Amino acid sequence: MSSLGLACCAQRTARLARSRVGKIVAKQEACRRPASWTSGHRLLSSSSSWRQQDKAASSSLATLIASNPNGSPPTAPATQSTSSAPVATSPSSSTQIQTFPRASHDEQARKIVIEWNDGEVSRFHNTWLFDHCRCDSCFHPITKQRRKGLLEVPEDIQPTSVEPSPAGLSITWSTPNPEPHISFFPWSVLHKTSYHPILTSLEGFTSLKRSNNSATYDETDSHSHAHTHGYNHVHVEMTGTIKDSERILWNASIAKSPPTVTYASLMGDEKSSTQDKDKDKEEEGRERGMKRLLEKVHDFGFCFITSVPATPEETEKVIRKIGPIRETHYGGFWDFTADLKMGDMAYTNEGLPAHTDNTYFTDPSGLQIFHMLSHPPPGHGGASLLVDSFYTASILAQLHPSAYTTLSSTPVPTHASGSKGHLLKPHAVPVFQHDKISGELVQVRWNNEDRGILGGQNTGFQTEQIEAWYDAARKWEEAVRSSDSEYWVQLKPGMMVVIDNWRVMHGRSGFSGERRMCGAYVGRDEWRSRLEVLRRRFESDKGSKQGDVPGQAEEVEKWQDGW
Ligand SMILES: C[N+](C)(C)CCCC[C@H](N)C(=O)O
Ligand SMILES: O=C(O)CCC(=O)C(=O)O
Repeated sequence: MSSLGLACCAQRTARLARSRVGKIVAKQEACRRPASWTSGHRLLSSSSSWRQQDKAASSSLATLIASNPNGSPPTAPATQSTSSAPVATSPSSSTQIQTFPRASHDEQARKIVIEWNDGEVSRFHNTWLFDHCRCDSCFHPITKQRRKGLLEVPEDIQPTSVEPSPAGLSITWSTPNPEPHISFFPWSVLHKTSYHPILTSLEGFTSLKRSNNSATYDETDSHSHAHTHGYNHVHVEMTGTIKDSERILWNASIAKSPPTVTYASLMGDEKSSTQDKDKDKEEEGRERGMKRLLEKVHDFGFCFITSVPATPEETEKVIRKIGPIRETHYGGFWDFTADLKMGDMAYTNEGLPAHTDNTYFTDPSGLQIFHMLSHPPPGHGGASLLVDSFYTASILAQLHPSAYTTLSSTPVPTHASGSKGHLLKPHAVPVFQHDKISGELVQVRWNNEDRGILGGQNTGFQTEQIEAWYDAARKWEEAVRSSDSEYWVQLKPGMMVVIDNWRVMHGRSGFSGERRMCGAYVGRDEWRSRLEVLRRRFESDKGSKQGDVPGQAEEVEKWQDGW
């Protein structure tokens, strides 16, 4: 990631705190239409079944148009092949109205060409389409895994027919096998995956696409245009916030009304109902409660759970409802106090500055979950600290963009060497991690206690790099330790806290006396999967699914996963 390109990350992250609505409109040079493109023609349909399809088609297309920023009323005439070799297309007659995109095969270019309702033209390589086929022999219907290797995608693969229909495009391939090999692509999938040009507006905040081409950031005009040179020729006009749904950045004022759910909303009273139908209703209620918890963790980076029975057993039950517990050298479910049972300062009564856990793992845990079980008088102290590192990073990016860039590009060695039998030392990576495609900030890895040695053979940094890093890190620490960023809260027995360890830093003040904490880690991918499944379960209740065309909903369903 070039440093200049990273400067854009800084600028974009800076706007993270200011931006309102996210919409990225990526435009590429208009695609050349195939020279032999024949003018389409409208077909009228009289058959009743076609009318039904037509209605369904227009509803699925309505979705497509809605997702197409320039959506205009469907004008798609029937397909016409542009190749010299006759390629069968949908039966055209002068009595049919076609209300879906037209498609044809450009044999010379070995591409399938699609004209959308707004006149945009997409060009897909035959090989890309064949590689992405989701017929049962190419894509396992249960495991949702690709079943053919790349060498089974002939570079000269050609279609024998290109058949648009209301819900999508069927392509029959010319293969040596006797039985036909047919691929089906819903229009919504082709629209979303179109790469020549990119069509679907990329909702939300993003930086420039990262490549080794430098990206110049043009601050001159108010639209914060940024131009990449080379990679993808993408002209990105950023007006927005993080796509990853509506993240809510916060500072110390979150203390007024921190995100909170109740234990009962997650666990209900499993013994209450006796009738099966009531049991189902209860289960659904608990799952809706779990969705609320994880939506808050997603949006705020943490959430309290109140009225939890103050036992390790109940705490563990709640955690296992969220997802599988991550086993580490600290164990799985931990119940700890200041006894140095493990070689880490968490097992002392010292104060711990704001940090994220597991910076000594290549893949830091996704959730850090705590429940204070007891801290009886005369013991005191041990208050908990939370800091929204995405908020703090957005401030740093605004005030000190070069510091943001340094922390986004300088790899920092980390380690965990205090526990007998464990010497953890991952490949060094920078403090700020960005999504490799959207450029958005997705992870902060900050733990000053577990930082390794900068310099010499360990990193090969020269003086300038060392000085730049310390200067940037100091600015970061000042921002983190500001009264604006720090949210101090005294946990009590019965009050769990679920923390997104990729975003929210935690710490504590020093303490005296017997202080007992329990909790566990859950993996990043596991908790986000749990949330996505809940979203799909409870949001798919609304309205019909995309592509509800008689007999093709199953085909469209195949494309729901595996992105
Ligand atoms: C397991 N338990 C949470 C009790 C302690 C883990 C120690 C965390 C370590 N200091 C880090 O920053 O990753
Ligand atoms: O004891 C606490 O409140 C927090 C300990 C901690 O920071 C950790 O275990 O990572």
